[in-house]
Amino acid sequence: MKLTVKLLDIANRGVLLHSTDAQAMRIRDGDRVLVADEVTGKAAQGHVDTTGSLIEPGVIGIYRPLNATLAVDEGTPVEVRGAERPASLSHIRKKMDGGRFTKDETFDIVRDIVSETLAPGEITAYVTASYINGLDMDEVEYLTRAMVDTGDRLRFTRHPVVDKHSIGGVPGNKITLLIAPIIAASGLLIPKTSSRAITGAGGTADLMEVLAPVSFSATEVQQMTEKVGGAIVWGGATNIAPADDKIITYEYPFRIDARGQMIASVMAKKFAVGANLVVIDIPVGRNTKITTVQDGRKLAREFIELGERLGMRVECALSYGESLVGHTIGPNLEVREALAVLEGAAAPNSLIQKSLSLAGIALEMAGKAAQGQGYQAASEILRSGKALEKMRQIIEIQGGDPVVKADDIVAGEYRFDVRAPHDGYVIELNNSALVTLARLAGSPYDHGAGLEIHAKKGTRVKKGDPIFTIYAEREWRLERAIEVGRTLMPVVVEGMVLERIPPERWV
Ligand SMILES: O=P(O)(O)OC[C@H]1O[C@H](OP(=O)(O)O)[C@H](O)[C@@H]1O
Ligand SMILES: O=c1cc[nH]c(=O)[nH]1
Repeated sequence: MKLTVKLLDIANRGVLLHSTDAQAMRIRDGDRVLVADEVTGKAAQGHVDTTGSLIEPGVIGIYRPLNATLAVDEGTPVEVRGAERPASLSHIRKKMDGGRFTKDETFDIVRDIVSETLAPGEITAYVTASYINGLDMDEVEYLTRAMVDTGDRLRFTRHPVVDKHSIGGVPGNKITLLIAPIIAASGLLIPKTSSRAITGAGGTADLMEVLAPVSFSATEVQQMTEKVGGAIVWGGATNIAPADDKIITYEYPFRIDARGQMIASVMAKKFAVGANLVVIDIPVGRNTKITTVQDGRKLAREFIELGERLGMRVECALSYGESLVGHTIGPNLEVREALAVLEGAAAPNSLIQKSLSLAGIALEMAGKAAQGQGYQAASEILRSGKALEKMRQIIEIQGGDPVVKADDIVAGEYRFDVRAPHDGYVIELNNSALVTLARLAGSPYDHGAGLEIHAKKGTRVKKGDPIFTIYAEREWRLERAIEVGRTLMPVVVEGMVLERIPPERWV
């Protein structure tokens, strides 16, 4: 059917058809059409929305991303017809039925995710099928390579390039804000790309955004790293492994992180930045992604094997994931805590020890410290102020305020203290429930939202002592977090009955 173009500033890769035209072509909402400009020979596929009133019959609304390929002007006549369903859908169906992806099938899917040929529901189906039926090591390697090959890569002339990554799953895991500057201050290169929150309430990209912009091209990441030794950026903006962030977008609402996808996601980012040496943090504990040490060791072997296949040396650290890292959850609160440590604070111990241990492994791997001396070397870099100085350079080169201080960063203005219902010891702080509360309070989108934990597991409390504080930037969000928190019971003080229905009210 010949239709006339109307350009629409809508951000998905679709088109708008009048319902009478759609009916005439036997096309329904969500179907795909092929739009072709016969003069230029350019053609592009998009998903269909229909309307009875927003455009006239005979007109096709072309959304912005589709026109990036088509490059037509308003009023151009185009040929529109129903498009074939992409082969990727059959591959995804195969995984739903428990099959294995081949290398070519994986590339088809990843290419279609990057080009937005697959619709959101179809990507969700892909993620779900991979989550339920898993990927073996060959499939993970195909996925990693496909993610890298469909994006940009960094190529440094100086080596080694060092990188670290956490699989996440433990709240408050702000360690990259200490590790990256420590490694860069030692003279090594660390082009750190991070995701936003996946299952948590603040990913490293969300945190770094409090201090400086995090959206850069791959070339800019390389230039910044060459200049100051490191950068901490959002992988989703770089076109480095661009499929990764598109997939994570569909994991976020379910708070899932499909294992094979997670390994590929992490390793694709390392491979694409040209890392030679990689340290992986695997938090282990109840209510985290990896619940047993045995499974943590298995995952570590998988990371190491994939590293060998890709030519990267990988070491993993199984870390304590039963309890949050430090005392804070949510962008502003976490950044304030991390900056305070860079400025010289001697606590919190969990944050400092974990960061120094992982930075130490990287320093040993790179030969900057003798075996067994990495922790000490990292500690000296932190205590000397060199890590703070390096962090300021990283913040500045990314366009932030280099003289920002921990105290400049404030929590949301609405707050609620959750207090101990009686004397006793805190015997349970449920990671997953804490994340739920932080998300309800607005984290990570509202940077000031989150939690500050005053009494971690094992702390003795008296009746009425604050156990944690919920912060929010909007009153209604705080109210919602309080309401849900009353039923979630994220904290248990010894001596309480195991379960009370309806639950004990917060005081
Ligand atoms: O939201 P959950 O699933 O906890 O974890 C996701 C976080 O873990 C990784 O951290 P890093 O980049 O190694 O600092 C990711 O990049 C992301 O920031
Ligand atoms: O970067 C990351 C970290 C954890 N899980 C992922 O899928 N990607």
